[in-house]
Amino acid sequence: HAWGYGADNGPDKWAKSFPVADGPRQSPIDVVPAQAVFDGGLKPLRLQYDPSTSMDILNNGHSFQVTFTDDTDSSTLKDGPISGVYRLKQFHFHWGASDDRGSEHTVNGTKYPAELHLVHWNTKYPSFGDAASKPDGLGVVGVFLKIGAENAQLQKVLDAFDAIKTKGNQTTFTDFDPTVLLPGCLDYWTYDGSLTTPPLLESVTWIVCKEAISVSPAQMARFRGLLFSGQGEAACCMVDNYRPPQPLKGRTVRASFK
Ligand SMILES: NS(=O)(=O)c1nccs1
Ligand SMILES: [Zn+2]
Repeated sequence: HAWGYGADNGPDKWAKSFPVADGPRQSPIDVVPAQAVFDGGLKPLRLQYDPSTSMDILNNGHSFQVTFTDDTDSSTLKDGPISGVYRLKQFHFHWGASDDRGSEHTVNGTKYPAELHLVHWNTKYPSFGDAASKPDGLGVVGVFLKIGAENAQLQKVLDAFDAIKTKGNQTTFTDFDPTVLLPGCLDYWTYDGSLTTPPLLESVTWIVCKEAISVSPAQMARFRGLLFSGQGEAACCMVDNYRPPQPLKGRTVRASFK
Protein backbone atom coordinates (compact mmCIF):
# COMPACT_ATOMS: atom_id res chain seq x y z
CA HIS A 1 0.00 0.00 0.00
CA ALA A 2 2.63 2.47 -1.12
CA TRP A 3 2.21 6.19 -0.57
CA GLY A 4 0.70 8.37 -3.26
CA TYR A 5 -1.69 11.26 -3.75
CA GLY A 6 -5.03 9.43 -3.71
CA ALA A 7 -7.77 9.43 -1.06
CA ASP A 8 -6.42 6.26 0.58
CA ASN A 9 -2.65 6.90 0.38
CA GLY A 10 -2.36 10.68 0.03
CA PRO A 11 -0.72 13.41 2.17
CA ASP A 12 -3.28 13.13 4.99
CA LYS A 13 -2.36 9.45 5.41
CA TRP A 14 1.45 9.73 5.25
CA ALA A 15 1.98 10.23 9.01
CA LYS A 16 0.94 6.64 9.65
CA SER A 17 4.02 5.24 7.87
CA PHE A 18 6.17 8.39 8.22
CA PRO A 19 5.57 9.99 11.66
CA VAL A 20 7.99 12.85 10.81
CA ALA A 21 5.09 14.11 8.65
CA ASP A 22 3.95 15.89 11.84
CA GLY A 23 7.47 17.15 12.64
CA PRO A 24 8.72 20.67 13.42
CA ARG A 25 10.23 21.52 10.02
CA GLN A 26 7.94 20.09 7.35
CA SER A 27 7.51 21.35 3.79
CA PRO A 28 5.99 22.89 1.79
CA ILE A 29 4.77 26.06 3.51
CA ASP A 30 2.70 29.11 2.62
CA VAL A 31 5.14 31.98 2.09
CA VAL A 32 3.78 35.27 3.46
CA PRO A 33 6.11 37.93 1.99
CA ALA A 34 5.09 40.56 4.55
CA GLN A 35 6.30 38.24 7.34
CA ALA A 36 9.59 37.29 5.67
CA VAL A 37 12.70 38.88 7.21
CA PHE A 38 15.10 40.56 4.78
CA ASP A 39 18.65 39.26 5.45
CA GLY A 40 21.38 41.37 3.82
CA GLY A 41 23.85 38.61 4.66
CA LEU A 42 22.22 36.22 2.19
CA LYS A 43 24.36 35.86 -0.94
CA PRO A 44 23.08 35.64 -4.52
CA LEU A 45 22.42 32.07 -5.64
CA ARG A 46 25.28 30.54 -7.58
CA LEU A 47 23.85 27.80 -9.83
CA GLN A 48 26.44 26.37 -12.23
CA TYR A 49 25.27 23.40 -14.30
CA ASP A 50 27.15 21.32 -16.89
CA PRO A 51 24.70 19.91 -19.48
CA SER A 52 26.90 16.85 -19.97
CA THR A 53 25.87 15.68 -16.49
CA SER A 54 22.22 15.19 -17.45
CA MET A 55 21.58 11.48 -17.91
CA ASP A 56 18.01 10.29 -18.18
CA ILE A 57 14.36 11.11 -17.61
CA LEU A 58 12.21 8.78 -15.53
CA ASN A 59 8.56 8.31 -14.56
CA ASN A 60 8.89 7.16 -10.93
CA GLY A 61 5.15 6.81 -10.33
CA HIS A 62 4.94 10.05 -8.32
CA SER A 63 6.38 12.58 -10.79
CA PHE A 64 8.93 12.51 -13.56
CA GLN A 65 12.53 13.41 -12.89
CA VAL A 66 15.64 14.23 -14.87
CA THR A 67 18.62 12.62 -13.15
CA PHE A 68 22.21 13.90 -13.25
CA THR A 69 25.56 12.21 -12.72
CA ASP A 70 26.78 13.55 -9.40
CA ASP A 71 30.22 11.97 -9.01
CA THR A 72 32.02 15.31 -9.58
CA ASP A 73 31.39 19.00 -8.82
CA SER A 74 30.23 19.71 -12.39
CA SER A 75 26.68 20.84 -11.62
CA THR A 76 26.53 22.70 -8.33
CA LEU A 77 24.67 25.08 -6.05
CA LYS A 78 26.86 27.45 -4.03
CA ASP A 79 26.35 30.59 -1.93
CA GLY A 80 22.74 31.69 -1.42
CA PRO A 81 21.82 30.66 2.14
CA ILE A 82 24.11 27.63 2.12
CA SER A 83 27.82 27.15 2.82
CA GLY A 84 30.01 24.74 0.91
CA VAL A 85 29.18 22.98 -2.35
CA TYR A 86 25.96 21.11 -3.11
CA ARG A 87 25.70 18.85 -6.18
CA LEU A 88 22.66 18.64 -8.45
CA LYS A 89 21.09 15.18 -8.26
CA GLN A 90 17.79 15.59 -10.10
CA PHE A 91 14.98 17.93 -10.94
CA HIS A 92 11.28 17.18 -11.06
CA PHE A 93 7.91 18.92 -10.95
CA HIS A 94 4.60 18.92 -9.08
CA TRP A 95 1.39 19.97 -10.81
CA GLY A 96 -2.42 20.03 -10.67
CA ALA A 97 -5.35 18.56 -12.57
CA SER A 98 -6.28 22.14 -13.52
CA ASP A 99 -4.46 25.47 -13.69
CA ASP A 100 -5.84 26.65 -10.32
CA ARG A 101 -3.59 24.31 -8.31
CA GLY A 102 -0.47 22.20 -8.49
CA SER A 103 2.34 24.00 -6.67
CA GLU A 104 3.50 22.83 -3.24
CA HIS A 105 4.64 26.17 -1.83
CA THR A 106 2.03 28.93 -1.99
CA VAL A 107 2.44 32.72 -1.71
CA ASN A 108 -0.17 34.48 0.44
CA GLY A 109 -2.26 31.35 -0.13
CA THR A 110 -1.95 31.55 -3.92
CA LYS A 111 -1.36 28.25 -5.68
CA TYR A 112 0.50 28.11 -8.98
CA PRO A 113 -0.28 25.47 -11.63
CA ALA A 114 3.10 23.78 -11.14
CA GLU A 115 6.40 23.93 -9.27
CA LEU A 116 9.90 22.87 -10.34
CA HIS A 117 12.30 21.41 -7.76
CA LEU A 118 16.06 21.26 -8.38
CA VAL A 119 17.47 18.86 -5.77
CA HIS A 120 21.08 19.25 -4.58
CA TRP A 121 23.08 17.47 -1.84
CA ASN A 122 25.85 18.76 0.44
CA THR A 123 29.23 17.37 -0.59
CA LYS A 124 30.42 17.40 3.02
CA TYR A 125 28.59 14.04 3.02
CA PRO A 126 29.59 11.04 0.84
CA SER A 127 26.30 10.65 -1.07
CA PHE A 128 22.78 11.92 -1.64
CA GLY A 129 21.37 9.12 0.48
CA ASP A 130 23.62 9.99 3.40
CA ALA A 131 23.06 13.73 3.03
CA ALA A 132 19.28 13.21 2.97
CA SER A 133 19.40 12.18 6.63
CA LYS A 134 21.32 15.28 7.82
CA PRO A 135 19.79 18.61 8.88
CA ASP A 136 22.02 20.49 6.40
CA GLY A 137 22.14 17.71 3.83
CA LEU A 138 20.00 18.98 0.96
CA GLY A 139 19.34 22.23 -0.88
CA VAL A 140 16.24 22.36 -3.08
CA VAL A 141 15.56 25.31 -5.38
CA GLY A 142 11.85 25.77 -6.05
CA VAL A 143 10.57 27.66 -9.09
CA PHE A 144 6.88 28.43 -9.65
CA LEU A 145 5.30 27.97 -13.08
CA LYS A 146 2.56 30.41 -14.10
CA ILE A 147 0.24 30.24 -17.10
CA GLY A 148 1.48 32.39 -19.98
CA ALA A 149 3.46 32.11 -23.15
CA GLU A 150 4.76 28.76 -24.31
CA ASN A 151 8.09 27.98 -22.65
CA ALA A 152 10.39 26.79 -25.42
CA GLN A 153 13.00 25.57 -22.95
CA LEU A 154 10.44 23.37 -21.21
CA GLN A 155 9.36 21.88 -24.53
CA LYS A 156 12.52 19.73 -24.71
CA VAL A 157 11.47 18.04 -21.47
CA LEU A 158 7.85 17.60 -22.59
CA ASP A 159 8.96 16.04 -25.88
CA ALA A 160 10.44 13.13 -23.93
CA PHE A 161 7.08 12.32 -22.29
CA ASP A 162 5.94 9.82 -24.92
CA ALA A 163 8.75 7.51 -23.81
CA ILE A 164 7.95 7.79 -20.07
CA LYS A 165 4.15 7.74 -20.03
CA THR A 166 3.86 4.98 -17.43
CA LYS A 167 5.45 4.25 -14.05
CA GLY A 168 8.96 2.80 -14.29
CA ASN A 169 9.65 3.99 -17.82
CA GLN A 170 12.87 5.89 -18.42
CA THR A 171 14.86 7.06 -21.38
CA THR A 172 18.16 8.83 -21.98
CA PHE A 173 18.03 12.59 -21.61
CA THR A 174 21.45 14.12 -22.25
CA ASP A 175 22.88 17.55 -22.89
CA PHE A 176 20.25 19.43 -20.96
CA ASP A 177 21.20 22.51 -18.97
CA PRO A 178 18.55 23.23 -16.32
CA THR A 179 19.74 26.84 -16.15
CA VAL A 180 17.33 27.48 -19.03
CA LEU A 181 14.44 26.71 -16.67
CA LEU A 182 15.41 29.39 -14.14
CA PRO A 183 13.71 32.80 -13.96
CA GLY A 184 15.70 35.88 -14.95
CA CYS A 185 15.68 37.22 -11.40
CA LEU A 186 16.99 34.88 -8.69
CA ASP A 187 15.57 36.75 -5.66
CA TYR A 188 14.49 34.08 -3.18
CA TRP A 189 12.92 33.19 0.13
CA THR A 190 14.69 30.58 2.27
CA TYR A 191 13.72 28.47 5.28
CA ASP A 192 14.59 25.14 6.92
CA GLY A 193 12.27 22.37 5.79
CA SER A 194 11.90 18.84 4.55
CA LEU A 195 11.37 16.60 1.57
CA THR A 196 7.76 17.08 0.45
CA THR A 197 7.38 13.40 -0.40
CA PRO A 198 7.98 10.39 1.85
CA PRO A 199 10.28 9.79 3.70
CA LEU A 200 9.71 13.56 4.39
CA LEU A 201 13.19 13.84 5.88
CA GLU A 202 13.90 17.17 7.64
CA SER A 203 17.13 17.79 5.76
CA VAL A 204 16.27 20.50 3.24
CA THR A 205 17.34 24.13 3.06
CA TRP A 206 14.55 25.45 0.86
CA ILE A 207 15.29 28.20 -1.64
CA VAL A 208 12.02 29.39 -3.26
CA CYS A 209 12.42 31.84 -6.15
CA LYS A 210 10.15 34.88 -6.04
CA GLU A 211 9.84 35.07 -9.86
CA ALA A 212 7.90 32.41 -11.76
CA ILE A 213 8.66 31.00 -15.19
CA SER A 214 5.92 30.66 -17.83
CA VAL A 215 4.13 27.57 -19.10
CA SER A 216 1.33 27.52 -21.67
CA PRO A 217 -2.02 25.79 -21.13
CA ALA A 218 -1.13 23.30 -23.88
CA GLN A 219 2.14 22.51 -22.13
CA MET A 220 0.31 21.97 -18.83
CA ALA A 221 -1.97 19.53 -20.65
CA ARG A 222 1.14 17.53 -21.64
CA PHE A 223 2.14 17.16 -17.95
CA ARG A 224 -1.34 15.78 -17.28
CA GLY A 225 -0.93 13.13 -19.97
CA LEU A 226 1.59 11.23 -17.85
CA LEU A 227 0.30 8.31 -15.76
CA PHE A 228 0.84 7.32 -12.12
CA SER A 229 0.03 3.77 -13.24
CA GLY A 230 2.29 1.22 -14.85
CA GLN A 231 2.01 -0.30 -18.31
CA GLY A 232 -0.92 -2.69 -18.52
CA GLU A 233 -2.54 -1.25 -15.36
CA ALA A 234 -5.76 0.78 -15.31
CA ALA A 235 -4.68 4.24 -16.46
CA CYS A 236 -4.48 6.81 -13.65
CA CYS A 237 -3.53 10.35 -14.75
CA MET A 238 -0.51 11.84 -13.02
CA VAL A 239 -2.10 15.01 -11.63
CA ASP A 240 -2.37 16.74 -8.23
CA ASN A 241 0.97 15.23 -7.14
CA TYR A 242 1.53 18.01 -4.60
CA ARG A 243 1.59 18.10 -0.80
CA PRO A 244 -0.35 21.05 0.68
CA PRO A 245 1.37 23.65 2.90
CA GLN A 246 2.40 22.48 6.38
CA PRO A 247 2.46 24.36 9.75
CA LEU A 248 5.32 26.86 10.09
CA LYS A 249 5.79 25.93 13.80
CA GLY A 250 7.71 29.09 14.62
CA ARG A 251 10.14 29.02 11.72
CA THR A 252 11.37 32.26 10.17
CA VAL A 253 11.35 32.72 6.41
CA ARG A 254 14.18 34.96 5.23
CA ALA A 255 14.18 37.03 2.04
CA SER A 256 17.26 37.73 -0.08
CA PHE A 257 15.59 40.93 -1.36
CA LYS A 258 13.84 44.00 0.04
N1 LIG B 1 9.72 17.16 -3.52
S1 LIG B 1 11.20 17.24 -2.93
O1 LIG B 1 12.06 18.03 -3.78
O2 LIG B 1 11.11 17.72 -1.55
C1 LIG B 1 11.87 15.67 -2.86
N2 LIG B 1 11.27 14.62 -2.32
C2 LIG B 1 12.05 13.50 -2.41
C3 LIG B 1 13.27 13.68 -3.05
S2 LIG B 1 13.39 15.27 -3.51
ZN1 LIG C 1 9.49 18.09 -5.23
